[in-house]
Amino acid sequence: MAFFTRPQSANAAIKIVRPTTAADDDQLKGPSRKDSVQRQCRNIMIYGSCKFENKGCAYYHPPARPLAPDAVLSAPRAESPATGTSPTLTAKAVNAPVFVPKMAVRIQTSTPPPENPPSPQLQPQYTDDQQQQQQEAYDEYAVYPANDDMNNSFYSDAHYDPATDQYFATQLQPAPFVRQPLNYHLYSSAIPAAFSASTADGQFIPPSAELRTLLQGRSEDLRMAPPQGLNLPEEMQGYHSLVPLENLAGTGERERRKFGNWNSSVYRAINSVDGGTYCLRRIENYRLTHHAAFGAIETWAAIRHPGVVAVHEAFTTHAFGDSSLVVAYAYHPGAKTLFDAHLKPAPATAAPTSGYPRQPPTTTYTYQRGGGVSQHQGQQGQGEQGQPIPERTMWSYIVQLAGAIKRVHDAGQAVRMIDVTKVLVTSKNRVRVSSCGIVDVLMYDSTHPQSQSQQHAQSQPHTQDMHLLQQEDLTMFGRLLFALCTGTLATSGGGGSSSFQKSLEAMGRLYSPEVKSVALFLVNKGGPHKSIGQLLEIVSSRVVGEMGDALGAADTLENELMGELENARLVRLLCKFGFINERPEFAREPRWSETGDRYIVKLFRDYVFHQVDENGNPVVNLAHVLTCLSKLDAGTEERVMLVSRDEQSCLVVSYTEIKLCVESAFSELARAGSANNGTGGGGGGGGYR
Ligand SMILES: Nc1ncnc2c1ncn2[C@@H]1O[C@H](COP(=O)(O)OP(=O)(O)OP(=O)(O)O)[C@@H](O)[C@H]1O
Repeated sequence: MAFFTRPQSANAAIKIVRPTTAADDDQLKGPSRKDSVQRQCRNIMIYGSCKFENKGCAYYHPPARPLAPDAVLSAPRAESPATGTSPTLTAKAVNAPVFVPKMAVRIQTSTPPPENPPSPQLQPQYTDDQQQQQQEAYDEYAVYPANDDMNNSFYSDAHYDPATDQYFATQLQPAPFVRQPLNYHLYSSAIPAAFSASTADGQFIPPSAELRTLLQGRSEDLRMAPPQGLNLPEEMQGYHSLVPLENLAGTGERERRKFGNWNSSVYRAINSVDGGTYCLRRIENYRLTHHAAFGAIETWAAIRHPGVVAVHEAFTTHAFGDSSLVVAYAYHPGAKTLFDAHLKPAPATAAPTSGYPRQPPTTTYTYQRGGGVSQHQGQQGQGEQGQPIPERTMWSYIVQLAGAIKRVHDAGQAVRMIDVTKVLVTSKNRVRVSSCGIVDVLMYDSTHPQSQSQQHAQSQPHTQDMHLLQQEDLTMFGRLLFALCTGTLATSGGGGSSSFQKSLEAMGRLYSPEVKSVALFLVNKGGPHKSIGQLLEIVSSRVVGEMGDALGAADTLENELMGELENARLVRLLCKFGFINERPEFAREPRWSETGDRYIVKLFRDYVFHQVDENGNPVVNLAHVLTCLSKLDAGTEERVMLVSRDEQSCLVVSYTEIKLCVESAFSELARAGSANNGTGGGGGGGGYR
């Protein structure tokens, strides 16, 4: 079998053809199969002798010839027309693998086992010298006409039954072509389901099927083409394909989105430098008076936290026809504000959208779109408004936002925008503070009197001011909790008023006293020493619980990823097949893809994809394809019978050998590709491995 895997020379095609019709071959060919009395005994062809020769074997037995002791790795070959010698097999050829016909196999127990059962040896990795030696041996073989009978000799312990014109496996050997169905399927489970949480509904990760739907939706969101006629800049500071993320059509000045006192709009855009998708928040009619105002953006750009939407950069632009400030943030496909998720009244009828339909109306992402965990269908904006947020979710929000605020405060900054319209729900029970840094730029002039700016060009407010801003963050956080717990913005923590009492009562009815005390801690004036660290101490037991859930989510995702690993392996293999199979010409050889190692690859491709059933109908069995490709990628020792298209000959090769054939052919192509374009193998070589 070794000769199937060694590098091929141009004339080293593996010939699997019917024998020649030369008169010299008559003795070899013998009569047709039906006339099998004169047919040469296959044991002679395979083993050089037949121990049943004198025990009733009905086949033709030519005079025995000893096997060469130093038999080289070579293919069995037909009698040389030049010498007229009878065909012999080398010692290694005796290792030809067992053939068991796939169809109509009948175990014939009466036939004794062969003396030298095939040993399933793995094809070794050859050194250059070894390859050279084998190439010589192989080229020597190539000058001989291949013989149908010889190729059939690979059916090493199969016997021909003249009555039925079929081959049968011999004796009671364990079936050599044992399929070991791998547990590979489309979405394979890497660990047993009993230990896998992928079917369970985790706090942060939905069940596997829902997760796929969610990710598919995000992918669509990212790739959705911008609609025409939006009258937006085509390109702006390296960003293009702008798409508004909110309904701007028909909105007059009255309805324009506000960011404090500023009109603002939000866009999705592609960055032409890194190809990434970003969220651009534009503040209209902004005039930059001091460049130092952008200093805060630098600080924010260095802050990375899972609870903060990452700040990328800021710039001013006239591309919109005015002087606008634009801050670029990480884009979270399908994100929704806390207000939209939980507080916004559901519209009676589906609101018309302008420009960019964020999601197809029928998409099901309840936990993301509507804030709950149950499934439903609906337009963006519809959700579980009116339904109280589960306490478990509320604690997730509290811990995540507290962690985000802590990170920002530790960096010497204040969030300054903790609001239900600025905190995004980006995934199941996952929240992030968005729009960070923008207030720092907008308020720069008020926190830095002109004289001070000119003298010191400070980008940060005074330390004492920053402390106050951080205290204000806590109060805003408390108000946000009140809003979420009561489901309305009207009573978000106006201490002392009757509405505040009402909201406290409502909170008490729906949530545990612990939630209430956290909200009160945040909105109450707690003196100059109140800090986010104190809050985290108060909720420490909840933090531990959240951490457990987060680690569980990471495990679940790892498990999901394991199931996807094979996809990459198989796609790489299929790409290699695509490069090799049916290639019209390579190395000035028009039949390159049909000869040598490539012929094995071609036959294997047929075996995997082009099988037909007994009625000639295509076998479209994805499991068969995945199993074969996975075994090929792993290079297992299992052997497979490849049949030529005319069904006249077949080869039995192991997956290890086919893998080497694929690798060798692909390396040949990759080498030529990299040599031609001077990339040193990057494009066609290592990059695909
Ligand atoms: N980083 C982001 N990634 C993805 N989507 C975002 C991002 N930031 C904002 N969005 C989306 O853009 C839309 C508009 O955001 P915006 O902050 O203007 O919310 P809003 O509810 O319209 O608030 P306001 O009324 O203050 O303008 C929202 O649907 C929000 O989900």
